[in-house]
Amino acid sequence: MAAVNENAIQQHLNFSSCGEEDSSDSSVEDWVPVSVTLISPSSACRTPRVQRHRTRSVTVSPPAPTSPIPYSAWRKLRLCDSPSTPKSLLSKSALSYSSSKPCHSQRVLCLPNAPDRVPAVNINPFTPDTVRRNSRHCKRKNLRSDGDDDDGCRSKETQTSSEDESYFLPSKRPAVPALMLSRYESEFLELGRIGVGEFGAVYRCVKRLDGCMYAIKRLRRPLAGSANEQLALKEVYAHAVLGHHPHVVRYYSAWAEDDHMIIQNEYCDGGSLLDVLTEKEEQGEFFREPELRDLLLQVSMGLKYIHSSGLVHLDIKPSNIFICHRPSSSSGGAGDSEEEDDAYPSSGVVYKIGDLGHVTSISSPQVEEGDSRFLACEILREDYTHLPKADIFALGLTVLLAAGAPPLPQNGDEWHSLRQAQLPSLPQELTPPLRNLTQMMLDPDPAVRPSASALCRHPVLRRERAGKLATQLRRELNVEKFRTAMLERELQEARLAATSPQQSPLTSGRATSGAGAGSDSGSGSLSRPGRRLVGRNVARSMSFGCLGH
Ligand SMILES: Nc1ncnc2c1ncn2[C@@H]1O[C@H](COP(=O)(O)OP(=O)(O)OP(=O)(O)O)[C@@H](O)[C@H]1O
Ligand SMILES: [Mg+2]
Repeated sequence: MAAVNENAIQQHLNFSSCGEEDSSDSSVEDWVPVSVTLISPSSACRTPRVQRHRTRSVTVSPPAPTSPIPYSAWRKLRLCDSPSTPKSLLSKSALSYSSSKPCHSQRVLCLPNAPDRVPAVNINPFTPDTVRRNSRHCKRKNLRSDGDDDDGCRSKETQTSSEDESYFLPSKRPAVPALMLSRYESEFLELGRIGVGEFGAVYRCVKRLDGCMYAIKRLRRPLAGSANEQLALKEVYAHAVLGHHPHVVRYYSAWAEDDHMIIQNEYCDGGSLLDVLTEKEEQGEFFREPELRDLLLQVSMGLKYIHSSGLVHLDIKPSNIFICHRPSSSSGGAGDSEEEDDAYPSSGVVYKIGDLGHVTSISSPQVEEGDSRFLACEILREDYTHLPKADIFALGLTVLLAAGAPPLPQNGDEWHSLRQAQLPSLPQELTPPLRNLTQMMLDPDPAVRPSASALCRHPVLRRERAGKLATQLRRELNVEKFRTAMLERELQEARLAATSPQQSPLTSGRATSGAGAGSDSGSGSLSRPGRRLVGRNVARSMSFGCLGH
């Protein structure tokens, strides 16, 4: 509830700020707007929906040179329409509509026509995709003209290529400028729906400002008075408290719009674990042991973090575990620290816990039961003394599903027998250590189940990580061996060059003076003409004289 009130306050604050928004452009301010009463800020700001309607009706007729709408009124309207958008950003976006910004009045005139020339979203030059595209572009340029210097290439990189634009832009851009739309519409470009759940729908969007992809979850029903209100708020509260962890879907922002909660989260390009399992099942496949161990270890890491924050998830299941594919050549950022490197497996698949709608506190729980198929027996009995172990139970069942277990029962005898330590039959034989570990995770007594922290340290799971570490080390060792071999070859070449009898004494003298005492061939050493053995990157003329002495 607090979040909604806060939002309402925020809207109110922003609306009231409309009146104080000024324009430095006195020439435009001096206009006497004919229809200014229609969009009077003081009345329009109180009811954003009505106001949005009104502004739309105004924009239908594009502001011609004789437009009655002054620049200041446009800016005020935009602030009202997008309650939580910082004014500075909006005014920046207004500037972007003017390609050459000759004067403020022309800015108004350009608004409806200019969008054909500006991209609907910014292109973030740091995303792996853009870096890849730019380097491809750069290589192509280099191939085409060998003579091009670096600067030429670099200046091209900063330009928005048509390839980049077509990647992000819809084929036909809407005529209504973004500034007339809601925060969702003005800040994000929707690329498609990626999921529908009980809660609402999730959309893949690009944020216009930073050019990055996000998953935006929109509550299906209006927030006020709906049973989903608590779930929506729980999700936002939990995300805000949890902060960042590589195995928890990252949260960026949340706001209410038209009484619907909207949550902006990290976009996981691999979809959910359920999507992957469904696809595998269709092909008659399932996760093999190394993949099972990897899944179990990564989700345990996320759970360890959640539990150590004093919270429990209570809805762990394949549809709430998301997958990110780590780019093969990371251009920095996440995963660079030692700790994060440990979190990112060499397999390139990162599992993240998402959908925090059922999260509750361990110390003062308000339990909203999750999916009954994954529910631990003690939760049904309202015994909340070992809440984190309910997540472990659900994770155990998730692993069994990934191993190819048949669909889980929602209730009935089968449901009970699963909770009496009777594991379902699997299409593959698990090794005894993993089988025992899974069995322990599903123990009817929550105290017997391992904690998330114990799972993270468990040798059965760490073995996998240790194996991967060994592979990684072997790869690094090979690289080092190759480097050493190259250096040895260079050294060999240098020795040969130094002892070559074809060199004239004159050249030899020059080489020796350039190399100084660096040559190991003794007196009378020779060198290839034009090639210095030592100090190749240092300018030849060097003075060691002391300044002023
Ligand atoms: N961050 C994300 N990245 C990629 N896809 C996502 C993301 N969040 C949600 N989805 C997609 O949307 C679907 C529904 O999302 P979510 O689980 O958050 O909502 P829900 O209404 O609680 O669904 P359910 O009842 O199935 O748990 C997911 O199964 C997934 O396919
Ligand atoms: Mg979900």
